[in-house]
Amino acid sequence: MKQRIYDSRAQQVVDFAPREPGRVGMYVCGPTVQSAPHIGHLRSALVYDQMRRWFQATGHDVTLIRNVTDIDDKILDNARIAQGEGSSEQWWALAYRVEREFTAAYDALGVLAPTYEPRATANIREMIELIERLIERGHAYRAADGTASVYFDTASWPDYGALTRQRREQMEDAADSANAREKRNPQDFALWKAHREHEPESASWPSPWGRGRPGWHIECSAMATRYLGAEFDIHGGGLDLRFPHHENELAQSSAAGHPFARHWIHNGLVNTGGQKMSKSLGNSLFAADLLAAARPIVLRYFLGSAHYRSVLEFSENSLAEAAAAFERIEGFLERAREALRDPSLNQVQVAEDGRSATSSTMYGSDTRTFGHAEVPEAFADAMRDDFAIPQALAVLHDTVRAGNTALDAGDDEAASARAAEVEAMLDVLGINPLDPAWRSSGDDEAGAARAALEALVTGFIVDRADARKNKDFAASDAIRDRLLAAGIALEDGPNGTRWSIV
Ligand SMILES: Nc1ncnc2c1ncn2[C@@H]1O[C@H](COP(=O)(O)OP(=O)(O)OP(=O)(O)O)[C@@H](O)[C@H]1O
Ligand SMILES: [Zn+2]
Repeated sequence: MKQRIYDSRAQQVVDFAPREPGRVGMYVCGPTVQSAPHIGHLRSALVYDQMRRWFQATGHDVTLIRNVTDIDDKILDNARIAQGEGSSEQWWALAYRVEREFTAAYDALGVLAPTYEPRATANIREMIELIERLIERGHAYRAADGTASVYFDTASWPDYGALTRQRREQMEDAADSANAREKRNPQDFALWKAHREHEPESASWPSPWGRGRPGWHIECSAMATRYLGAEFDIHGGGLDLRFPHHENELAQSSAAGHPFARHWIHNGLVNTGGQKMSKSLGNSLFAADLLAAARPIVLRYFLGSAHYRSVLEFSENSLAEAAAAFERIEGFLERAREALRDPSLNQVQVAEDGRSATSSTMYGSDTRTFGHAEVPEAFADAMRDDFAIPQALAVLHDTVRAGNTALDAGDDEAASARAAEVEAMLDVLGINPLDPAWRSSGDDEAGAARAALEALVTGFIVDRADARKNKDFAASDAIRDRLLAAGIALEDGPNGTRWSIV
């Protein structure tokens, strides 16, 4: 089966073949860093992380660009409002602080860092060049009143509306103009915004038209082209960005002569109480609060469990259901680990000098716990079918059930094969609880406790070997008894001392 994706522009599921075999170029609209991330923002980043991981798992070299919009009306407004209330924070400090909050939330959720994360303020030259090109080609004009503002001339581009299949005359007016008289048509949108008296100097850049700053839409066109070229495979973002943001990106990039994105994809929104979760609506569940209240890996499972195009309705109930489902998977892995425990594990070898010990444990290794397996074909088919994660998860849960049945029957071979498949699927989805990435995030408390136990027991075994070397058998027996009293048995063998919980 070929990879298929729903192309928002074609409004249907189409075959996906990258421009260059084996390489996928993706641009995803990142956040406007104006205030703390909510879980809608996390879902958006997460669905593209899932796609990226899948493309990588199927042998593609993925370049994922996700921008940071760090100059925008809302950032300037928020800084100004806070300053009015006594804050000394500058707009750029606010943007950077919020950017770090986004990064921390992405990291906590296991969203891999994009290949590159360009900031709008670091790409002003590319934006100016693109605007110059549009003026030269007759698709942009300077504001009628002689300010430095520049607008896209929607009437000059017959394809305006191609992405959302709208006729220009029926479209909403662009919301970004301070002065309607500057524009030829109400749909024309700002490419360059003239510096205004009340705005800080630091929020403006020189341009051929005078000091100012870029409009939001031109930022993404310029950054996508700079890092992915004039034509690339996939452009993504939340469904709320289809119009006007993506419509405008498409118009200005095509009018500049760039083929631009071959496919457009849009993630569904996170709603709460039937409404889009949004900063402006004040109904946001902040990422940091939820990450503190729920296990991050469970939150990732939850936010990534719906089809990426569907609405995800957030409620305490749906999160609790997701937690229960995820714990069934974890429960199986734990059970399998106990049943299929490798006898070479928990073995401590004390070196001749008595000062160093090597212990072979499950921790600190980056190989899979249950060995390598391919994901089941039905799972791969689901992922190839426009990333049908709910179907892929159904295969995962079926495999967990089959694994449990094998364990019940004492069929170690089948149980081990199922466990390896489960782990392979979890790795693709980025939710393998045995992956060291989750342990180091402090998410897996049980894992951290086990690692601590291993360190302590290894220390006792080294001390005991030392005592025996010095023929202090009373001391070595005391150590053994102390461990036994704590429920830990030692067994000496040719490869060292093996310990187990009795
Ligand atoms: N509720 C949501 N559910 C899913 N994705 C969302 C949601 N809100 C924003 N996004 C997506 O997150 C990414 C970054 O969003 P951006 O900072 O532009 O948010 P925004 O739409 O301004 O947010 P808000 O509406 O909260 O002000 C975009 O791709 C956007 O579509
Ligand atoms: Zn964008």
